[in-house]
Amino acid sequence: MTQDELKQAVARAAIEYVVDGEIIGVGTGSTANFFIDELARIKDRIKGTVASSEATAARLRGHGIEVFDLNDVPSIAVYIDGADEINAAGAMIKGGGAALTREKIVASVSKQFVCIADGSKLVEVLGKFALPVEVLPMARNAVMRKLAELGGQPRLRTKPGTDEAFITDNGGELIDVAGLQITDPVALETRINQIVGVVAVGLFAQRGANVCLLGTSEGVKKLTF
Ligand SMILES: O=C(CO)[C@H](O)[C@H](O)COP(=O)(O)O
Repeated sequence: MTQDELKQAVARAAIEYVVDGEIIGVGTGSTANFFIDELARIKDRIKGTVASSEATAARLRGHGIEVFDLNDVPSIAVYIDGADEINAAGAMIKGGGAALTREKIVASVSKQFVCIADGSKLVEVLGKFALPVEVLPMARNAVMRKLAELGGQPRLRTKPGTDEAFITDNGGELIDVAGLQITDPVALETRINQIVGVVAVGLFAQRGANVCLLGTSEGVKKLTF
């Protein structure tokens, strides 16, 4: 099976976690896009969605699925999203698709987090995938110096093919930190959150996944945490 077929399989399997009559939080990225396409088939069963990025909101609306502003929503039954890496405890690195801050906010108000990922995302130790950190632009270099002190190699994310900083949906910039061996994800998340100028770090450990649907050549495996 191709990686896309594995992503499609977990997206389909995630429909089981959609709660009828409720608002569903929807992630960002290629796996989340497959999920949105599956959700479109059963859109009449849900009240609506909250999106974790402008791209996700546009895809949901394109399917005729209602997208609510999070400020108008008291709670979210389930949040369904992909990951760049996930470990055996349900801690994740996210933000390869640049949406980590809104993803973290939507996940934080959701009762359940269902991670959907192809099997290559399951790792023993997080950190091979460079850890994304969203920063306020004026704090970029100050935050990069602090991140270097943690032992990683921080690098500003740029718009493809240019030297210009990539700008997120929130007007922030992204620093990708390579070379980290994240043996204590909760401690590192706490430490990076304390750096002034950081908007959010793409470590989802304090609020990790409750369930991971992992696409493998033997079928969809379910991990619960
Ligand atoms: O965190 C994310 C976006 O900010 C994505 O969930 C992550 O990058 C995985 O993406 P994909 O499903 O395309 O592999």
